[in-house]
Amino acid sequence: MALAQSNQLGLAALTIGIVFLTIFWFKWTKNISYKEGPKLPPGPRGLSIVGFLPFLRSNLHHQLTELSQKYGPIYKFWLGSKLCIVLNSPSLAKEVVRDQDSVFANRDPPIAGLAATYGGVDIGFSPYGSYWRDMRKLFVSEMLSNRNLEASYGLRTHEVRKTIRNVHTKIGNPIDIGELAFVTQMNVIMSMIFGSKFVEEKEKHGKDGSAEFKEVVVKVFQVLGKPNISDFFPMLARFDLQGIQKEMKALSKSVESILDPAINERMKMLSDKKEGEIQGNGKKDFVQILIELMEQKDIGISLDLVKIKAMLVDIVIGGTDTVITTVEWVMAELLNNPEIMAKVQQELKHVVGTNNIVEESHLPKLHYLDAVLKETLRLHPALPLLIPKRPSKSAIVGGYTIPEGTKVFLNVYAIQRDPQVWENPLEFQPERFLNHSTNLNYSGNNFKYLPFGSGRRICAGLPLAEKMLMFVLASSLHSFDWKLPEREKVDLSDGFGLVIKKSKSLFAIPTPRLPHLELYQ
Ligand code: HEM
Repeated sequence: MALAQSNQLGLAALTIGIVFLTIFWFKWTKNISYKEGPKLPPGPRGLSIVGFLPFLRSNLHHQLTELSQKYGPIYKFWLGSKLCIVLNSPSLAKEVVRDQDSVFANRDPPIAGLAATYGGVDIGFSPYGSYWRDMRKLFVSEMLSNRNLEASYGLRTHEVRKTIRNVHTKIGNPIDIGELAFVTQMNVIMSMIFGSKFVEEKEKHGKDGSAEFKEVVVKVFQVLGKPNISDFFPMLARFDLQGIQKEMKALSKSVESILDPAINERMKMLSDKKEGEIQGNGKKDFVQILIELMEQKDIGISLDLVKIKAMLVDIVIGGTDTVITTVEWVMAELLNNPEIMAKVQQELKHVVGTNNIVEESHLPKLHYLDAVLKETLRLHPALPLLIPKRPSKSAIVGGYTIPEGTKVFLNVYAIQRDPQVWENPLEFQPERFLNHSTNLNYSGNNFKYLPFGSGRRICAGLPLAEKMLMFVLASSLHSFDWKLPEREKVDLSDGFGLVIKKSKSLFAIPTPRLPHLELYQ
């Protein structure tokens, strides 16, 4: 009897608690931060306490695009105590990345992102301010300077040629295109970071470890794309209920197990003054540049090993999955549109010639291939919601208030497929990028086309990404004809994660196009 009574009391207290919390939540979410300014945008209400969380689907970019059709170009939803606002039109994009960029250049790093980057001391997740500015400047003007990019031309050529040789040994057999692009891109990145000897030594000892590392990189982006209760209910963060933080820490350890020995070895070589062939002729690797800068006192930033490692994580993780995913999408679209692939190959024949192999100097002349790449990044932007932003103060966008601390998604996927912005948006038509009177390029100045973002936080690796994508694609399409395995069809559906990959790996069969064997050596 006493037990039943106490159970009833407990139930009553719980009901009152829930009612109280619900009323509090409704009042709080209704009144937050727009007491004096315009109201919050419209949007789906969701449930009390948890908001829209139970309705989130894994393919967030599709869902957010569907919601824009119902709620318009700017809408909001709540994930627990976190207010999220989604922007879906070029004019709203302009408001945040041009007119109010200094407010929206701030990031909203998820807990998993902080776990991957030593607490967000990298470039991608660090808050907008002097630290981010100095780190980005180091990367863009020291490591990716024109001089360094030119000096590393030999490394890129070496890796791309190796890939072509490798494909030639597999003529007539299905090749995993993502795997092919991964090995090339990873080796280029690793040799730019640690020097060409690093990659050569690994290969000599038969441990390039790329398959294993690819899995880690892909997983990092998947985990970054998972909704994490800890991000939406900070009170619960320390319990890590879904184990996402733990999972990311384990992945981070795997990345460290590759980076740490290489950094230590490089530091030892430098202190022993045995830099070998890479010093003295302007070809310094990234770690060498960073270690030298760490020892200088007057560069405006106090670099230490943790910050160096965080920057390397951005480069290794951010610079590989984006590129390989894009190569895969380009090849999938070309296999799906054989007449467009034929046009690309005709251009290569004309610019490069069939008695020749592709050099980086050919790339600026490949206008049609460039248009194919741009059209692919329109339909399949690697980061369809960019990296979410968090305004550093309350702002008004599209006539609505965006309170400080909101998670802001710029839905590039929706903008780049919007029928009000693009003619026949779902058709693959590279020709739309051949009209040079429009500024439809990667600079982020045309707000209907933003695959690399825009404004202060535009992709920091853009010059390298563009070079690598064009070089790998031009070489593969010049050296080989490609077809799908028997009875296969191109599957253009996409998966989930921060980087949007094809849901099914793409396999294609190469046959040689060039007349002489030595062009494959
Ligand atoms: C297809 C290739 C790539 C695509 C589509 C891409 C796209 C992007 C996008 C959309 C952003 C966020 C921009 C924003 O929020 O406005 C970004 C940021 C960034 N990307 Fe890339 N990226 C690519 C390749 C690379 C490469 C190769 C590197 C490095 C070697 C790199 C390094 C970075 C870094 C460091 C940031 C953070 C910039 C900051 O917060 O200031 N990316 N990228």
